[in-house]
Amino acid sequence: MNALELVNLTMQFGGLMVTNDVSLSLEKGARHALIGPNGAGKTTLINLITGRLTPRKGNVLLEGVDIVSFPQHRRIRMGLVRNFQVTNLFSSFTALENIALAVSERNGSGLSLARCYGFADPVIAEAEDIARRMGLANVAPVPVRHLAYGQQRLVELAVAMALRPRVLLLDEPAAGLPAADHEVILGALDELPEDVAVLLVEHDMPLVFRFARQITVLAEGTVIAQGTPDQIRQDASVRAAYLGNRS
Ligand SMILES: Nc1ncnc2c1ncn2[C@@H]1O[C@H](COP(=O)(O)OP(=O)(O)OP(=O)(O)O)[C@@H](O)[C@H]1O
Repeated sequence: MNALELVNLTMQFGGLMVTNDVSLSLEKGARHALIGPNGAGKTTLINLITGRLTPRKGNVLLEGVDIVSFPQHRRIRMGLVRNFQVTNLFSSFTALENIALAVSERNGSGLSLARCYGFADPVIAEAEDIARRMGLANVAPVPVRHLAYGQQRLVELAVAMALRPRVLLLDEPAAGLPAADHEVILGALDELPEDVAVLLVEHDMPLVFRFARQITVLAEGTVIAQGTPDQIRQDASVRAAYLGNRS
């Protein structure tokens, strides 16, 4: 059974077809990248998977269960996790507290208990471990709003890790980060349990080609190619539509 399967997803904004009959499968443990030019519909596809948008047609199967009608929070509880955006972090909380909140949310103890009574020791220990693995140990006690943008982006990823995803969706996790931090991202992904599937949307081609075992290329809402990194590099239509001046 696939970790994630998209079946004939279709989405329009007004008259603009942004997701055109897209089908895509991620096996358990997949390292799959979704690439394509600006406006190709990559973020829209992520939003259809998370439930932020509802497709006009098609299905989203998570480990065999059709979740297309499920609300976002239910999908997260089932292990479908997207990297948080900086704007979703609690900016007056420290990096460690943001991670600890995600750990306690996952445990079912949630925000209100944590705020009233502080975090339990095992929650803090786990959050510290995640912060260390993400290279955030030094800034763990710093409120997120005082962190550099790049560090805030790494906290986003740490929060997603803390939710223990079964399928992790990463929308441009490296945008705005120096290349040195790509190592931190790749290192953190390496530490995920082997069967966790990852779908990465990214414009940074060196990062994509280091990360991915499978690549899907989207252009104008349509899948134009799918294959291994070598197959994609050599695909003439992909070079014409996108990679020509990038790889
Ligand atoms: N809420 C919306 N309403 C109307 N049009 C939208 C909306 N969101 C996205 N679009 C349009 O849908 C198309 C696909 O956008 P999307 O953001 O999914 O592309 P993308 O591949 O993620 O682009 P980028 O690489 O630049 O982030 C674009 O033409 C965009 O302008």
